[in-house]
Amino acid sequence: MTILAERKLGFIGGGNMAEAIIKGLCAGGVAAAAITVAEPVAARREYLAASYGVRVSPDNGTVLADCDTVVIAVKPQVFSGMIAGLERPALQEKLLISIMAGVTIDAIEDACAGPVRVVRVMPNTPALVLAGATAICRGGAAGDADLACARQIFELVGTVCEVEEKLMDAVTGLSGSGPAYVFTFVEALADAGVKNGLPRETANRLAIQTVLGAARLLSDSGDHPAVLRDKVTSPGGTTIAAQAALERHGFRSAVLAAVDAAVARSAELGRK
Ligand SMILES: NC(=O)C1=CN([C@@H]2O[C@H](COP(=O)(O)OP(=O)(O)OC[C@H]3O[C@@H](n4cnc5c(N)ncnc54)[C@H](OP(=O)(O)O)[C@@H]3O)[C@@H](O)[C@H]2O)C=CC1
Ligand SMILES: O=C(O)[C@@H]1CCC=N1
Repeated sequence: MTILAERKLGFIGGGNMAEAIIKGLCAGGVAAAAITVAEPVAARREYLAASYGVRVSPDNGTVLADCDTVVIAVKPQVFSGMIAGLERPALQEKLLISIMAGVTIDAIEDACAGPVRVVRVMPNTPALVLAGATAICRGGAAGDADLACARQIFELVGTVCEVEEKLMDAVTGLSGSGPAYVFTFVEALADAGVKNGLPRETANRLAIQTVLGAARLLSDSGDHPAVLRDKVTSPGGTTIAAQAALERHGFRSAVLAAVDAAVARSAELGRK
């Protein structure tokens, strides 16, 4: 908390990912009064203020005026319009932390028309429950203290890895979008249970706990997934029959193709 205790944190855009970070920060001990969120939708502002006690404004300029550290949490598609409405000299004094998919540090520096301190970050929504997976990298004008500040924010809400910027699209395809793939898998697993006669609630509980438990086992043991899979797979048993079906139906190649598609889309968003 040392670096963050001295910071005034602002968010431009108060949507899903901003909320996940804000909730995690508040749970991690950051004072809500030190957080300001600029968000155009009145109902959303009211919700964020009532839920977390943060300060809210319809005006992005308020965040620039009140905060030294600004998280850019708008969609990549609205970034250039949003930044065009802000004063350049004020922007250039701030630490800008971008969570936007695809948008490069060069593009942010160009939009700010000068050397700005940028840390680019790719978080994910499990930050809501302090179990986020985040990758960070810094721009040329950002110093060690800037990187440390961003790292501290995202370590409060989960795990942080530093990567080279050229790997940010890959991170986006894996962990940024990854929770959605897992939710689809859990939904399908529970559906399969229902298909085989389980009540919906029981199927949901078993599916969720299976994913949670398997992830915890992987994380705690440090074992390769194949080693743990072998321990589930009895010769001539049920699991190998299921594994064979997964292979026949292209499960592994479907996952590879899904991540490739997300990586390609992230790169495309960066070119726009
Ligand atoms: N959701 C996720 O899992 C992740 C998202 N990200 C990145 O986070 C960013 C936000 O995504 P997400 O939270 O999902 O999107 P949301 O649409 O939920 O949030 C964006 C918010 O910004 C508001 N907004 C739109 N225009 C402006 C503006 N000019 N100034 C200020 N606020 C504005 C939107 O309002 P309105 O609804 O009216 O448009 C909305 O409330 C994206 O860049 C995304 O790539 C990164 C990692 C994971
Ligand atoms: O779907 C998206 O574009 C964002 C970026 C990563 C997760 N959600």
